[in-house]
Amino acid sequence: MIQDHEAFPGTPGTLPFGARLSEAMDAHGPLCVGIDPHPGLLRAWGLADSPAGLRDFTLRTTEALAGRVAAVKPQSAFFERHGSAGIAVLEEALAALRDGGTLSILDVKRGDIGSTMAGYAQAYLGDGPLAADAVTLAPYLGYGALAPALELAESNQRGVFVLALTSNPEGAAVQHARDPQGLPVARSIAEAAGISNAPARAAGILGSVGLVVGATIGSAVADLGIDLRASGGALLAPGVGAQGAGARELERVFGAARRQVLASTSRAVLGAGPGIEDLRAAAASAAAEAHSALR
Ligand SMILES: O=C(O)c1cc(=O)[nH]c(=O)n1[C@@H]1O[C@H](COP(=O)(O)O)[C@@H](O)[C@H]1O
Repeated sequence: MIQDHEAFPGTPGTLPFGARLSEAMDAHGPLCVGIDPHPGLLRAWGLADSPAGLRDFTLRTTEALAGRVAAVKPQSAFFERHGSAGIAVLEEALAALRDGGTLSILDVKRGDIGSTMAGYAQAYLGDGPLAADAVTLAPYLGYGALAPALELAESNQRGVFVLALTSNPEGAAVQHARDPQGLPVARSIAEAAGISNAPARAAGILGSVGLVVGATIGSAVADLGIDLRASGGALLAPGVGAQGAGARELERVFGAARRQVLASTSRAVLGAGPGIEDLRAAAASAAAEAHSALR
């Protein structure tokens, strides 16, 4: 077991999220598997598109992956679409990952202001039933507006992944745009994360404020003059597998920052189910591919 999950938050002796993620990537390879129970995947697994089908899918996936990959990323949307019964399954999934000693990254892409942002932070980075090891955040109300989440994450040894260069083609219109100082938006986000992570960098550990940088973005990092290494945190790289990126794209996009990368894939592994051993084999092969591209 990589960490003591017994008591969220701030368990004495618990390492900061960045350090725990580093350990997990060293132990299992730099791969995060997403739990994205699309209606089509439920169908393909012979399950109903209902809370019961969702629960079966989710518990099978957590059983297959817990203790075997660096991190698991439940996609909140596919739980929320089933209403409160779906949220209950998400709570169960987060508890199963905690019990299995596997880091959870809850993909909710939240971003709001002031006390509302604080409310989201308490929901996901506090000690409630939706508490995860890390959460995805959208910085488009301003990086500074994320402060309540960054502060709570730091005091509770949790992490965040801030969207910087997303894997979808539409993201560029916002993320490549220039701010009033002439800096590309994605670059200013990466630099802000670098400031948040400065103490961890000085201590020689991975910072707990990660960035989301899609593996599908081609030459955007160089084109926008972004120094991903200097951001100091982990780089969650979705787009691997179903969205078309593989080892070559990971190497090309991340270059010298590749040791900070946590490659992320969902459908490419989940499509191997419903067999537990089939899911494990697909995750092991995706982890080996990510390892050979990034380590
Ligand atoms: O934050 C994310 O994880 C994310 C960011 C991004 O830029 N692109 C992206 O695809 N994602 C998520 O990563 C998952 C990708 O799933 P697959 O395309 O099936 O591997 C989905 O849950 C997306 O919401």
